[in-house]
Amino acid sequence: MTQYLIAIDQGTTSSRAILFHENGQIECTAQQEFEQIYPENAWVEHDPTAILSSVLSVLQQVVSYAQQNNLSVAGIGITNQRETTIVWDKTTGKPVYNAIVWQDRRTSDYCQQLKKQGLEQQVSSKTGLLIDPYFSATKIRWILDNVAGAKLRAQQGELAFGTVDTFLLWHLTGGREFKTDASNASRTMLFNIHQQAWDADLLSLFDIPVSMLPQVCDCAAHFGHTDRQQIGDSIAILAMAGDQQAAMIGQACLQPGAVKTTYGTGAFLMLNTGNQAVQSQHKLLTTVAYRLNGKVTYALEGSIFVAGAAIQWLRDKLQIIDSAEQTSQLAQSLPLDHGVYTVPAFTGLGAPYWDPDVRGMICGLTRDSGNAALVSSALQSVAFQTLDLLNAMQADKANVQILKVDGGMTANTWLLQFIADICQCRVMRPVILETTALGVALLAGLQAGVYANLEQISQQCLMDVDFSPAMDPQLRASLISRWQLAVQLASQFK
Ligand SMILES: Nc1ncnc2c1ncn2[C@@H]1O[C@H](COP(=O)(O)OP(=O)(O)O)[C@@H](O)[C@H]1O
Ligand SMILES: O=P(O)(O)OC[C@H](O)CO
Repeated sequence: MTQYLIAIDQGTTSSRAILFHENGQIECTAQQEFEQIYPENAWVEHDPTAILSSVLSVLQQVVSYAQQNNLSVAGIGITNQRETTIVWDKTTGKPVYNAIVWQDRRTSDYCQQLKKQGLEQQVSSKTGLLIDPYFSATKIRWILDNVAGAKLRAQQGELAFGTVDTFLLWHLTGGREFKTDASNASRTMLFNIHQQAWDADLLSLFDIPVSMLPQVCDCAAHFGHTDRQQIGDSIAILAMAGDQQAAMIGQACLQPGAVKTTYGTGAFLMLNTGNQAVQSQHKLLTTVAYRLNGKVTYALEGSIFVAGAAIQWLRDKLQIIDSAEQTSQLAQSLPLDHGVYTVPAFTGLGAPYWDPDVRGMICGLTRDSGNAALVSSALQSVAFQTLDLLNAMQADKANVQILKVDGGMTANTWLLQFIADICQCRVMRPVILETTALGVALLAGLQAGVYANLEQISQQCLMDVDFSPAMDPQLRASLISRWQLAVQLASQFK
């Protein structure tokens, strides 16, 4: 009998549930956006109950589709925006504060202090991460210090911490399961990626009681069953993975050397480094790609904080476009060297700069510059930032020839050609653009026995279009040098 798999993809801007046929094709999709909350400059929050209700709503839709069509669902996989931090009451399940989103920079001063105390080396050697507000640890600390009574309740074992995967699992299983997976744990800055355990020194440094932390499992494991009353069926939850790691699986980046970049709200480039936790000398992160049967595969990651978010800003804040789909046509209306550069450091700059205090900048404006130049320069910034990451990878001796891409922005073929031109590498886009969801569905299928091994998984991941570099080298060099100048200027303006 044909088996089907459900992926819950809880992203930064929307929640999706997708029902996949075991051959990797999409059978049914439901999606719901939710509110982004910006309480102060550089703060970004989500209401955890809004996240949960959006997930319940999309999940109910695909479960009911499966039921109406008599489809047999072998299991559910959960993938999620990573690092985003939720603390809740273990008895009531109620969050004590909004989710502090990965983009939030409120702990920037605290991170600065930690760096001044010379702790970066210790933190980095244990976690593979750099000290930055991006990761969960300082966000948890902030909640414990700033929510009335939270510190004491945490010490008394009453509070739970989770990234979004754990919060969802808790609620989908009616409060029965308190678990995460190794890929999500590796983004908290509390998890020792070599020992695969919460790190006692780091818990003590951040003063976080171990009772707050979930059990860390493999990415494919038996995580529990959905509560029938909530979604209309009791289905096994068989996989969890951070969204970028799930995309690696969905892109079949399963061999050392394989690379993918996911272009969503941010953009995240990951290189599979096999069983080696390679330490970057150029400010890339070492992270868990996936853990299966206790065996860890590591990745080097470059994280760009603003990619599609720049397009959302043009749409929602400046209101110069109605939809992201328009950007391709507007960009095409101008020559590539229009001279306008956007450094979209709205929430500081991630890899390879790691400067939480840089602010965004648009430069090179003339009397002629209009909407098209703003749109084109925002798109171009995504390619330039990708090049910055590839240069850092190359300096770490990883030579990237082929870039597999996915995520919402990759609908834009103008952008993909520009990335190929600027990065001087082949850019390949798969048939299924929802690779994050596909990846975690495949992991659930692995656990359910639908697939025997990773090789069978990779047969479900097929490539579609291919973009090759074709830009005049002089033009390329001049565009890149102007971008580098723009970043330098932005870095001075804090
Ligand atoms: N055709 C397009 N051109 C450029 N950007 C796009 C296009 N379509 C969607 N986007 C951008 O992609 C992002 C959505 O991608 P998605 O992968 O759903 O993100 P996330 O998982 O972070 O919520 C949005 O920021 C949107 O502005
Ligand atoms: O929601 P996305 O797709 O932008 O991904 C967010 C990342 O997981 C943050 O690290």
